[in-house]
Amino acid sequence: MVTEDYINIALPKGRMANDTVELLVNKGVATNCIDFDSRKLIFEDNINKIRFMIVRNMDVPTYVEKGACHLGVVGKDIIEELNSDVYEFLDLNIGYCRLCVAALNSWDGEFSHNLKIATKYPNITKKYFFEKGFFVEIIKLYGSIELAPVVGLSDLIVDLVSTGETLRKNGLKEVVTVMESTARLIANKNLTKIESFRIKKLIEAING
Ligand SMILES: Nc1ncnc2c1ncn2[C@@H]1O[C@H](COP(=O)(O)OP(=O)(O)OP(=O)(O)O)[C@@H](O)[C@H]1O
Ligand SMILES: O=P(O)(O)OC[C@H]1O[C@H](OP(=O)(O)OP(=O)(O)O)[C@H](O)[C@@H]1O
Repeated sequence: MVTEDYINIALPKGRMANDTVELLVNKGVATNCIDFDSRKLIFEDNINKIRFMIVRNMDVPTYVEKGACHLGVVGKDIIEELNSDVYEFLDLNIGYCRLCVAALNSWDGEFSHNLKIATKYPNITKKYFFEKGFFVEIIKLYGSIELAPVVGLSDLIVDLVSTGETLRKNGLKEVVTVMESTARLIANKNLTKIESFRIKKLIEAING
């Protein structure tokens, strides 16, 4: 699907998609050719010769790294977790959130060995605790992470916090911030060489 005249951009389904499209339209990079309510997964902007691929958030780096897409938009949290071999060109300054260690409000412990930690981010979590010298047990979950300490599945969680509402509503508190995240523009390394002129122009337009 990589054709000579089109630049393929992987966009994440979900909360960041609308903001990304709005940004690209405002910067004059693309026309609004995307209907998120339709079941279509590919949208073509025939004026700017851009093809948008709508993919799962966690899958954006894979589409880019493997060369199915020239570019992609994805949170720094995902880039760190997957450690993909892609270029990271721009901070788009949207999709701000923090990856935090959180615990039940009643938790007054300290970090120690053998703590059970539930998370969607096993690699970041392991690295964070291992670098502090703690051998923790990671419990990989795919969503509703805040439930884990409430039902005794874990001692702590590592999850994204934006407004803090989900923590509050479930009787949890933030313990410490592991990292902050915003959306980044990533690029395939080989395709960047081949399409360097158009990609440079696109970056300039987004920066301008
Ligand atoms: N409150 C938030 N919670 C989660 N992610 C947020 C939040 N605010 C911004 N983000 C950013 O948006 C990205 C996508 O979040 P979203 O919750 O839409 O995807 P997801 O649930 O991980 O995706 P999927 O449904 O594909 O698993 C995150 O990786 C993060 O970078
Ligand atoms: O601080 P807040 O503004 O409340 O946002 C944080 C919540 O948002 C995300 O969940 P999401 O809605 O993506 O659902 P998930 O449980 O499927 O990850 C994240 O995992 C937190 O649960």
